[in-house]
Amino acid sequence: MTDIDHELEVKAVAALSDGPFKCGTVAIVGRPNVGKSTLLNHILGMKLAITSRKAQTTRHRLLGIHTTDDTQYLFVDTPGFQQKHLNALNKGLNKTVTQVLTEVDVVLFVIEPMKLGDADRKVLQLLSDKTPTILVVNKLDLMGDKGNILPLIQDFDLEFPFSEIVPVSAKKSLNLDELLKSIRTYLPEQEAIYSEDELTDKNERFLAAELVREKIFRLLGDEIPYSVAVEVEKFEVVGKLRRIFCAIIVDKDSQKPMLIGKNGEKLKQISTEARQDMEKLFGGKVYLETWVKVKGGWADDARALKSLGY
Ligand SMILES: Nc1nc2c(ncn2[C@@H]2O[C@H](COP(=O)(O)OP(=O)(O)OP(=O)(O)O)[C@@H](O)[C@H]2O)c(=O)[nH]1
Repeated sequence: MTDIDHELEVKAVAALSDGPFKCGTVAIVGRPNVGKSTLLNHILGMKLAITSRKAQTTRHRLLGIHTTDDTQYLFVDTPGFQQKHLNALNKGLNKTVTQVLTEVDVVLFVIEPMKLGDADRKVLQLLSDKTPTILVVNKLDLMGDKGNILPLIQDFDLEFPFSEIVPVSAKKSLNLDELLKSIRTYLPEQEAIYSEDELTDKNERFLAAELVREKIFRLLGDEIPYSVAVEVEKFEVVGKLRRIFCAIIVDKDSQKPMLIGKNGEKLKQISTEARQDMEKLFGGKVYLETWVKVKGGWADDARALKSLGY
């Protein structure tokens, strides 16, 4: 390639992108069930964060990476802001949220197209006016008359100095490009931190636990106590086979039968579906063993939480 060819090629690439390369962190917050995980999944184009109708399924901080020609977005998915049960676990969660919000470059505050409620307001109180914050009005597809959105936006806009307001539908992938463009405005100019094919910095051990937890929430729905946890006790790689041993931890003996089911059928279903997802995600065979363990009052025991990695 001659110098001229090279120069032309560089110019062509520059013409495709919108200026210098940018890379930075983005936190997604909002009351439970507004669609934070769905938004992340649809931006990443792959199911990594877990979603469920049940509130508070995203307990861990999860980093998703989306790289385009000119931007690398590092998404930090924060846990749902839990208000009902303020035990040690939830106090820890709320601290994480506040901490994350001061550390990131941009915050997405996600709402549903409804009037400002107490639960939204509690999350609003956590926002810092030092971090650029975009008001993301999700579930636009549920709104019949799009004109109704204006009074709602005004309500929210009065309560916090939002940098921008972007209506989207995470589920239908509507207006997500616009949202990414808005986010880019607030990211610092710097090289990409991660290589393009890295989707998450969480290891397979973490993802295995997430998948088991997702199946529990999906298959048991509202029956399941919010304090259920999944701990990977052993993770072995033998040639191409991954051997994973997972304990499902509940608070009380009485919660065990719910998870195990008649003749162990529930637990079997949870394990089978989680194993199938793991095989897809890891791209290889998985042997998965799960069992239910009772850890009395663990949700209230700060030390126990520490040992579980919270
Ligand atoms: N109609 C519609 N439903 C959506 C949209 N986005 C998310 N949902 C649904 O809303 C529900 C909650 O979505 P999640 O992504 O789990 O919500 P979340 O905010 O991450 O919830 P937590 O983890 O509990 O904080 C799910 O049933 C989604 O399918 C959307 O754009 N339109």
